[in-house]
Amino acid sequence: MSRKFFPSPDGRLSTIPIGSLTLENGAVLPDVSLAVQCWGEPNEARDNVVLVEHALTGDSHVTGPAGDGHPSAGWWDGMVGPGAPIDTDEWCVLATNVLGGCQGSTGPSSPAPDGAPWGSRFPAISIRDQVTAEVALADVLGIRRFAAVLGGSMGGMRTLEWIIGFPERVTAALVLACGARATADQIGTQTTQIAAITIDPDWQGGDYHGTGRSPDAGLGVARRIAHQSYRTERELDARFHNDGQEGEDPRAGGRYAVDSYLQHQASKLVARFDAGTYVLLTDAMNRHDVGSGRGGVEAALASCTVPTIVGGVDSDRLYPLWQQREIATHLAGCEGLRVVNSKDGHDGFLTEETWVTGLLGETMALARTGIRASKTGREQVS
Ligand SMILES: CC(=O)SCCNC(=O)CCNC(=O)[C@H](O)C(C)(C)COP(=O)(O)OP(=O)(O)OC[C@H]1O[C@@H](n2cnc3c(N)ncnc32)[C@H](O)[C@@H]1OP(=O)(O)O
Ligand SMILES: N[C@@H](CCO)C(=O)O
Repeated sequence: MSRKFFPSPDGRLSTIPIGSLTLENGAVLPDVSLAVQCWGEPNEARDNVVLVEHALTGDSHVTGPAGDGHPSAGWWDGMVGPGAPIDTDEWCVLATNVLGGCQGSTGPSSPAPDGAPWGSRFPAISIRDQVTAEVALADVLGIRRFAAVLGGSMGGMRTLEWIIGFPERVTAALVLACGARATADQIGTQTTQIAAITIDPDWQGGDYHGTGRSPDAGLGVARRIAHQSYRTERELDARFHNDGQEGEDPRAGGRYAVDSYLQHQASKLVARFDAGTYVLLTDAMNRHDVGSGRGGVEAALASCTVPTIVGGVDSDRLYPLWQQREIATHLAGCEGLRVVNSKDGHDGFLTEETWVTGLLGETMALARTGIRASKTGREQVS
C-alpha cells in the first residue's frame, strides 16, 4: 500500500484539502478542507483507525487541555490516549471538525474562492453531506474502512449516516443520544434557536463576518434555549431552586441563579463559536432523516448490518429514549441498547464517564472481532 500522508499522531491540528463536494441538494462546494486531529499511529493496512464524531458545538479536539488554538478542553477528555478507553497503543483515533464548522473546516466564516467570507452564500448542508465530506477525507488519507465510528448527538447522527450509507467502510459503531430522524419537538426548539440569531440586527442576513458586528446576543439566546434542553428539570431545580444569584435579589432587579448560569453558558459559547455555523449545523440537524430516499426510517435501519451499540440517557428530554429504542429495534446490526440512569439529561453522553467508558470498551471489542474475522476471511479466500 502506498504510504499516503497522515496527520501527525500527537493530536496536533492539521487542515486537509478534500477537493470539491457535490451536496445532496446539487450545489457544488469548491475547495473544501477539513480540520483534523489524530492520536496514535495508523498501522500498515490502516484498518485500526477510529473516527470520533463531535456534537453540535464540539470540534476535533476530543482530548487534551484548552490552549494551542483550542478554545476548550477536549469534550471527551481522557477517553483517548495510551491506556485510555480508546487505547492509542492499539488504535489510531481521527477526529474532524465537521463540514460547515468554525474550528478550521470550511464553513460560513471561512473564505470563499473570491477571498471574502462565505457568509450567506454558504449552501445549506445535511448530515449526509457532512459524511460525504468525511468519506472524501478517508479517501485522501487511504482509509478504506474505519475500525469504528463513534459519536453522540449530532455526532451520533453522522455515525448513523456512516453505517447506513457506507456499511462496507465501518467495522463497528457506537451511536449515542440521537434519533433516526429529527422530531417535531427538536425542529421546534431548533428553529426557535435559529430565529433568535437571525432576528438579531447584527446578523445582517448572515453577512456579518468582517463588519465588526456579529449577532452575539442572538447566539447567546439560542445557546440558553439549547442548554436548558441539554439538562433536566430535576437537576436545574436541585441546583438553583428559585434562588437569586449570590448577592443579587430578583425581586429588586437582580438575577435568578439559573438565569446567571444560563448567561454564563451563553457567554462561553459566544466567545468560541460562530453564529453562521450554529445556524447551518442546526438546520442540518433539522433535516436529519436516515429514511429519506431509502424507503423510510425502518427500512434504512433494517438494511444496516454493521455491529453497533446504541446508547441513551434515561433523562434526555431532547433526544428521548424512545428514539434510541427505535434505532435499536430496527437496526439489523444492533448488538444492544445501553441506557444510563443520569440526572444530566442529554449532556449525559458527555458527563457520564463510567458509562461512556464501558460503551467504548464494548464497541472496540466489536471492532477487534470484526477486523479479526475479515482477516481470517481474506486468508481463507487467498
Ligand atoms: C459535545 C461537544 O462536543 S461540545 C464541546 C464541549 N461541550 C460544551 O462546551 C458544551 C457546553 N457545556 C456543557 O454542556 C456542560 O457544561 C458540560 C457537559 C461540558 C459539563 O457539564 P457540568 O460539568 O455539569 O458543568 P455545568 O453545566 O454545571 O457548568 C459549570 C459552569 O457553570 C458555572 N456556573 C454554575 N452556576 C453558576 C451560576 N449560578 N452563575 C454563573 N455560572 C454558574 C460554573 O462556574 C461552571 O463554569 P465554567 O464551565 O466556566 O468553569
Ligand atoms: N453540549 C453539547 C450538546 C449538543 O449535543 C454541545 O454543545 O454540542
